[in-house]
Amino acid sequence: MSRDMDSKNTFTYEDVEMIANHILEKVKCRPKLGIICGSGLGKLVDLVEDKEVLPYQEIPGFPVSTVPGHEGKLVFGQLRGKSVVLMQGRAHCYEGYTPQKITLPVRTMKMMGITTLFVTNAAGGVNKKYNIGDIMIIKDHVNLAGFAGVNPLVGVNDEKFGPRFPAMSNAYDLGLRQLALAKAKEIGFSDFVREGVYSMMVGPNFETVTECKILSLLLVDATGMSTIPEVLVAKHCGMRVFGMSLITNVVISEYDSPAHANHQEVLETGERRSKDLQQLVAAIVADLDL
Ligand SMILES: O=P(O)(O)O[C@H]1O[C@H](CO)[C@@H](O)[C@H]1O
Ligand SMILES: Nc1nc2[nH]cnc2c(=O)[nH]1
Repeated sequence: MSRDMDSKNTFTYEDVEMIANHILEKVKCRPKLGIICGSGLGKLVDLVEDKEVLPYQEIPGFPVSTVPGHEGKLVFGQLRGKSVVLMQGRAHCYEGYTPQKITLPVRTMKMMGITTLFVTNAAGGVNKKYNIGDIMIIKDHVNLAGFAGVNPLVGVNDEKFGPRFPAMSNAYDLGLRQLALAKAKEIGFSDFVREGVYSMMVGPNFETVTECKILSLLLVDATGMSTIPEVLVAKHCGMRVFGMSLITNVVISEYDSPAHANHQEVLETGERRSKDLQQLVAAIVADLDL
């Protein structure tokens, strides 16, 4: 099965079912919560006890990330008394994968019994009030990649996954956002935890100055190259979604500025904020109703 699946770019319900069963045969854990770790945020797995680890290479069809800061492992275990599965690393469209392929893990999680999905990412701060190291709870998104036709829900729709025309007006669960803000306050993080709007372009290049100015006009607070395809697929199949961006850099919005965005800075900010992010995720998960 493995070789057939690995060469596929789109996956039927039966394919996903087969992949989910393959994983469930290899691990004892039966999580209801899934967490996707963004660039440089893979240390979230340090929170997990009784780990069972599956490298993506051993999972039929799973896209393997080629980007530094994305390990490529599925990590099962216990987090604050709850069974969880973390994706330590994600794949992106700019790596050459189809949107359907990068979101295969989300449908696989759904089929494995996951009902709540946390998505995290590294993002550039567009909002002028944001500082490097801020954590932004995502309240909504602007799917700029979707404007260009990059959307994992394009194609034949199998109603067994979800409806042809899913609503996205409440993509990021209000109750989870409120819980996260309350927990941030409780642990003294209010000064650097914000709520805002995320946007995605395919990448891999960072934005031009004019693109950054346009993002600002579009009410975007932070921008990246991931997350939205995963959220679309998760909502399509009825999952509850919570998203967080770590502001790893601020976008360059002045012409002729000598500064420029780079992935090294993204990874360094991830490393620097890793413990705080872990603390916030742990506090939210501790009080989560699953
Ligand atoms: O969105 P994640 O995977 O966190 O990573 C973000 O950081 C990388 C660029 O530095 C890009 O991959 C962008 O999408
Ligand atoms: N597109 C984009 N992705 C990022 N990921 C981390 N920082 C950035 C950024 O400034 N722009």
